[in-house]
Amino acid sequence: MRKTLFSATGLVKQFHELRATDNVDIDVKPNEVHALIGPNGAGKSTLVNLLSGLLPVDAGRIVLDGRDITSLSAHQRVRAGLSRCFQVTNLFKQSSTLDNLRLAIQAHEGNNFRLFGKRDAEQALTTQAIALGARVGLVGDAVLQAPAGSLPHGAQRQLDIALALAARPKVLLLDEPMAGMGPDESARTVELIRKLRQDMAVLLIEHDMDAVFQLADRISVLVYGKVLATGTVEQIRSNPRVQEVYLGTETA
Ligand SMILES: Nc1ncnc2c1ncn2[C@@H]1O[C@H](COP(=O)(O)OP(=O)(O)OP(=O)(O)O)[C@@H](O)[C@H]1O
Repeated sequence: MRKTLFSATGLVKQFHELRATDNVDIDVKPNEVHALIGPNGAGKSTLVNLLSGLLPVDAGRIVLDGRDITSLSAHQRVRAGLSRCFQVTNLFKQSSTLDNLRLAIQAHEGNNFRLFGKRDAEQALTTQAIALGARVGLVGDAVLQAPAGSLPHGAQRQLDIALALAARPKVLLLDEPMAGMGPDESARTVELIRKLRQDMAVLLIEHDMDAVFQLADRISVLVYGKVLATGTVEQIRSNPRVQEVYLGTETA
């Protein structure tokens, strides 16, 4: 059994009468893609907000690589190795793709560049930014010099992933990375996530079931704030309760 890299146990979030997260346990192993699926309103976004530190938990514990991060801020969690991509992209839309990449690297590694003279530091930063863009498939002057807001939707999502990678995460939380993408863009994103998982673990929230079935080592199904089942693709596809509440006839 591989050890666990990231885990949440007994997570609870209450919104007045509604228990949006109801005693959730979830874990991610090194280099694993663990997908989280569930119907609209099941509590996926709330859970990701708890994990990434945007919402405080009412109960439960979150551990990253042996360290209890439950009381850390979102920013501190990023520093600890947990990065997140948002459903709505988080870019400086007027700035170029390259400048977005440069800013993200500078935010996480600014200190390293102090060792260089100003000109060398600029050059080193640009070289790293170009490499970071290439890692997610953003290459060429036309793309790198364009304002981020003018890029096609799929490229904006790629850039958003690159910004999360600038923090050198151990675990990457991807919140619906394929949302709004056409088939070609989705296929490219599937390939990108496959590549990323060689270097990190991924918790993937996604409605595109084809992508989930292609990528996931394990799937957890969330319904009414509770984990209904966790298992491999085959276990989840053949689970009668999951079919009843979520997959319907899709897997027949
Ligand atoms: N800040 C809040 N205050 C009160 N209720 C909330 C709040 N945030 C979410 N909820 C409720 O919690 C439940 C879970 O919502 P959540 O957005 O986490 O579900 P979801 O699975 O992400 O849905 P979707 O797939 O539609 O994004 C919903 O009933 C929602 O109305």
